[in-house]
Amino acid sequence: MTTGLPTQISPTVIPGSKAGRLIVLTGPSGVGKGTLMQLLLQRHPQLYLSISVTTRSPRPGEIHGKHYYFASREEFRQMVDRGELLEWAEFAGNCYGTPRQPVAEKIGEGKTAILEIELEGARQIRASFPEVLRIFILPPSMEELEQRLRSRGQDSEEAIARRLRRAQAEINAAGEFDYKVINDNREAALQEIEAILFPDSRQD
Ligand SMILES: Nc1nc2c(ncn2[C@@H]2O[C@H](COP(=O)(O)OP(=O)(O)O)[C@@H](O)[C@H]2O)c(=O)[nH]1
Ligand SMILES: Nc1ncnc2c1ncn2[C@@H]1O[C@H](COP(=O)(O)OP(=O)(O)O)[C@@H](O)[C@H]1O
Repeated sequence: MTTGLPTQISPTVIPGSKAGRLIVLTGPSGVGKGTLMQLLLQRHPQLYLSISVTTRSPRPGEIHGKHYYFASREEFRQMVDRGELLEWAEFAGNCYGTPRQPVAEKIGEGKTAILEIELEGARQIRASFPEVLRIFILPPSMEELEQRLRSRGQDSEEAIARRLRRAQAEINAAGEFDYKVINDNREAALQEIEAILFPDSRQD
């Protein structure tokens, strides 16, 4: 399990229908990706948000199969070996990956699938699925990012420090993305994302 090399998505498109879209949302930990995605899904329940597999321990309130599929390192390695993950990466000492099957299914049904993943995974997806639309969420400032990580109250000091170290490297790569959205005012950021996803009031 030394590489997260991408493999093809190969959606089976239902005859007579058009393939759906794949959207990747990336940004430093604590910038508000999860918050924005939950609000987006409330407003557009037809969107499909991929549920990742992770070796990280559940946070209080996190539910297996809803927020993540929680797996051991060994289980994760087996999924990688069997080619079940569309992409995967290590982040702050844990592995995270996108199960291939549900994403391929939703795209095959003509739906829009969204992956909320970190930078290395976003790069892998770009290599294997060039049509992907990639959005990077930026914080208003590094101070505000740190403040949000702390106020979330979910991570240890060490985990926060690791996330902040990684944050700067991720922000430096924001130029690789198709769109950049600053999450200062939540509602304004959400509206920007909606304008990207539904430019001509397309709702699928
Ligand atoms: N490559 C990849 N990254 C993921 C996946 N799922 C989550 N991530 C990213 O892993 C990082 C850490 O996630 P998490 O531990 O939930 O922390 P949080 O984002 O700070 O709430 C975030 O940048 C997520 O976007 C995945 O399936 N693949
Ligand atoms: N626009 C915003 N303004 C202020 N706080 C925000 C905003 N968006 C999210 N937050 C808060 O920041 C913290 C981190 O958000 P979260 O969605 O968990 O980030 P991520 O999923 O990117 O790690 C949470 O406490 C959330 O309520």
